[in-house]
Amino acid sequence: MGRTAQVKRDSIARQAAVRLIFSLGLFVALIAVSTAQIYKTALSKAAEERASDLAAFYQSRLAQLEHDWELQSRDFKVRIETTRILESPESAVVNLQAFMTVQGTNRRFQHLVIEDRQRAPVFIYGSELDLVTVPLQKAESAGWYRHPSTGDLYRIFSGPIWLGDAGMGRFAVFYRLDNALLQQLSTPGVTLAALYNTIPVANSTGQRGLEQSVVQPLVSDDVERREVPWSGARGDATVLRIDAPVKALFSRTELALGVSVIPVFDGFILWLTLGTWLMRQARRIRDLGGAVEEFSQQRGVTDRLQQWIHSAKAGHSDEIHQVGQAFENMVQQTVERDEERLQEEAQRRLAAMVFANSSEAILISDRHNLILAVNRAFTELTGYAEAEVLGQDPRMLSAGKESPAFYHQMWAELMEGGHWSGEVHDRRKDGTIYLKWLSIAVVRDADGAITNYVGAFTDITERKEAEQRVLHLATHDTLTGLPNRKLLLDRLGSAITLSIREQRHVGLLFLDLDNFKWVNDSLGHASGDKLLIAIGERLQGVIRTSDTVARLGGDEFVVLLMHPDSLNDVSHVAQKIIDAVAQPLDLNGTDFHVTTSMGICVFPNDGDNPETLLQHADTAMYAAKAAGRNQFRYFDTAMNQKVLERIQLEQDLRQALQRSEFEVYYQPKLCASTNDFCGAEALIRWNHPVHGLVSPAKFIPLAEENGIIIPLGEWIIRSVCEQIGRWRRGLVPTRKIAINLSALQLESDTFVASVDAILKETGTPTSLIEFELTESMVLRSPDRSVNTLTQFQAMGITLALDDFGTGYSSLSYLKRLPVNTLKIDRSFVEGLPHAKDDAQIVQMIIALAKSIRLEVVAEGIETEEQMAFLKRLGCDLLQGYLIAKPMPAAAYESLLQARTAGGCDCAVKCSLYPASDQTQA
Ligand SMILES: Nc1nc2c(ncn2[C@@H]2O[C@@H]3COP(=O)(O)O[C@H]4[C@@H](O)[C@H](n5cnc6c(=O)[nH]c(N)nc65)O[C@@H]4COP(=O)(O)O[C@H]3[C@H]2O)c(=O)[nH]1
Repeated sequence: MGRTAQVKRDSIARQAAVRLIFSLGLFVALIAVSTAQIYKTALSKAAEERASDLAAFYQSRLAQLEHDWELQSRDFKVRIETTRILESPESAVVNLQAFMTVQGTNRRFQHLVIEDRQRAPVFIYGSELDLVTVPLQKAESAGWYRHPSTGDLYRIFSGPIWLGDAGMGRFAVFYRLDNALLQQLSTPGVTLAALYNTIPVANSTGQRGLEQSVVQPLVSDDVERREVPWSGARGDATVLRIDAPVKALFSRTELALGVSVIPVFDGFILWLTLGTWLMRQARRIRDLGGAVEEFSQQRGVTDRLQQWIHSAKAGHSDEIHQVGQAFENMVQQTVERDEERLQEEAQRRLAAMVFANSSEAILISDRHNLILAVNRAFTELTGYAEAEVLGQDPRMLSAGKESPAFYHQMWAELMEGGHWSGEVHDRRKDGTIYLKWLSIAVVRDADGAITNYVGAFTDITERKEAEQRVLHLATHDTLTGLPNRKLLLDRLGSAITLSIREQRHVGLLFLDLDNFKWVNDSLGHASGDKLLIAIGERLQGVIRTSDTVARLGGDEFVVLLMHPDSLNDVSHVAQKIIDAVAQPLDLNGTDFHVTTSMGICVFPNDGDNPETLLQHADTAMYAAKAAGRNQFRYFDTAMNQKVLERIQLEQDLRQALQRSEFEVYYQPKLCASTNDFCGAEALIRWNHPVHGLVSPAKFIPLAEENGIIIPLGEWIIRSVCEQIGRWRRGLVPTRKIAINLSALQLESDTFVASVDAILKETGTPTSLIEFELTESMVLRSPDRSVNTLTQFQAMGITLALDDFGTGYSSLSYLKRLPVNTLKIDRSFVEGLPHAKDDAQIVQMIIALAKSIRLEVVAEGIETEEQMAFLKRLGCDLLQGYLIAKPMPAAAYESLLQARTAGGCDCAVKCSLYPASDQTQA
């Protein structure tokens, strides 16, 4: 940290700026040098061009001058010749002198020399010229003459001239090449100098002693010099030197501006391109540095860190981006490693805590399986202190209940799969044995060598017991402790498998108690439960230990007979069961008789799987019930058909009311004393659209089972009442009509009210209505039934007890019931008068009825003997096919009217029963 603080920051941006400025300076210098060089080159080129131009210009001017001079000299010669001045030698000089004077300024030459044929001077004009010394001939040939003393240089134009009589002479004209001439020739800014045999003789500056100054500029860079021969001829001794100052291409300001604008502009461009880019890169590097610093301080991913990394990575995928990415990866990996380390630490701490505080006993042993560590739960569970077990083999804990083969198998699995779990019996320090659930794991190092074994275990003794209890509950009936349906099906499945293997039979007996519901409803559930437990015990007493008695629920029991030798065997057991069930049972101090109906099926004859066999046994049980109860029936396939029929019938029954398929028949009752019809029993008939008339014995139980009996019962009462109304209105001598009730109706809370409503609606006198009910119906819920019946009695409706003698006919109940009539069951009448038992029972019933002043009706009278016998015993009313079969209302009405009219068309002529017979009886 200190080091970071001490290091003086020198930012990349500053460094970049310094370098940028330096390189810019260098660049400016280079630009300046190269610009100067270029400028110089351009300048010298321009100067060269200008000097060449000037040379050409002056050459042409010199040519022009030469031409002028030549023309003038020729013209002068011609004029001298034409004036013939020279023809007279005496006056020639004077005339020439005068001529020259006249010419004045017209002439441009300074000297004139005329020589005769011998080259002797004839005339010399011009003061400066030392004509005597003029080697004219030599000068004439050179074209130039330089005065030896004055140093003046002259251009000579010569030629022949006519001297008259003297013949042809020579004349020469001298033009002086002086400063003035050069001044005339020169153009502004240009300095001209004439050199004769490289010696300066004149210059355009016009200053004396300028010769040297004319020579001096030769070394100057500012002057461009050219020399052209005066006459244009090569080898001319006289040359014109032209010194022209080198003209600047640009002004200093232009040059300075030009030189400075470029670097400034370049610098600007450089800044825009390289500078900003550099700054950006510098910022990215700075952000990267910020990220590194932030991470080193925070040691975690913060928003600032992410911003910095993001900023450093922004832009091109360059090296900085790569470094940023690498740093980001490093951060991520570091954070992950940190997290992992933290997690590992937390896990280690947790593991240590778990180990110490686990409710499971944990034991860690080394590779030789010697105990290294145990936790608190271990010491608590085993009773051994840590010091007692350290260094010991865990086998010291064993109760020795498992076989060596068990441990062999355990170690084999452990070595192969790395772990093992299972139940083991151990012994505590105090010697008690417990069952534990043990899980062992093998710990190996990186090379796969075993380093440790970790064993964790809990005492499962209680849990095991609880499990067994739960299992027992799940498979047994709680009330009786017998196997339930689930266990029965399991055992049946096993029995089938075994039977297939051994080619033997399995018997299945399905039992349903015939009158359990009555016991349950009348004596209460406690008695019902007692009965079921007792039945269960009795069943178990009858079968072998290999057989099974199961309770399916309610009053349904099933007996599974393992491998009966024959059907006889099965029947034998079945009968034994029926007998055992039928034994009187003491319930609350009273002996009760219950019976059972039993369906039997046999594997493999009646089904090949548990469900089918159970269903078929159930079907057979229904058949036994239908056949009169207290018996057993073997299943046959036709029974299945009956079940289907029953289902169909039930469906039809539900629709029969809406379709008006029911009709009430009336079976007359004969008054034994008056021999007159004194009423009838209403009996329902079902005109089935397919099966025709269906017996109520077939569909009434069905209607009771599915509840249709409630609306159907109401319909019967309403139909009877309406019929009575019609008869009354038609003055038919209506008598009392007995209507059968069902137990469900009696139990209905709304039944009394609905009867009352029907009677009121139809205006039926209650005295014309009698309700027939059976003893068993009343006994289903005695209190409620008695209450209901009392209400009917109060309304004026009489009550008849049907099927009397078949049930538990007890006087105590009879006394409580508000009945008016006892109806002797047909089964007793059937054997009359010969069957002694029946005769005695009938006699007893009649006597009993008389004793408590009840009216007695005998039903099912089919023979005269029966009728006579009953009459003799004092039976009040007689009913049976002998008197009349149940008939439609219209038939009954005709019968009544015929009777009133004195005739009778009933089955037995009423005349056969004169009043005297009754008295006899
Ligand atoms: N073999 C023979 N039979 C005779 C003789 N005299 C009468 N019967 C028959 O005996 C049954 C008497 O009715 P139940 O005992 O109340 O027995 C009735 C009754 O328990 C029930 N039942 C009939 N109609 C009704 C009804 O409207 N409501 C209710 N709840 N049950 C009804 O159906 C049972 C059977 O009725 P049904 O088939 O009509 O059979 C009637 C009747 O036709 C005879 O001399 N010989």
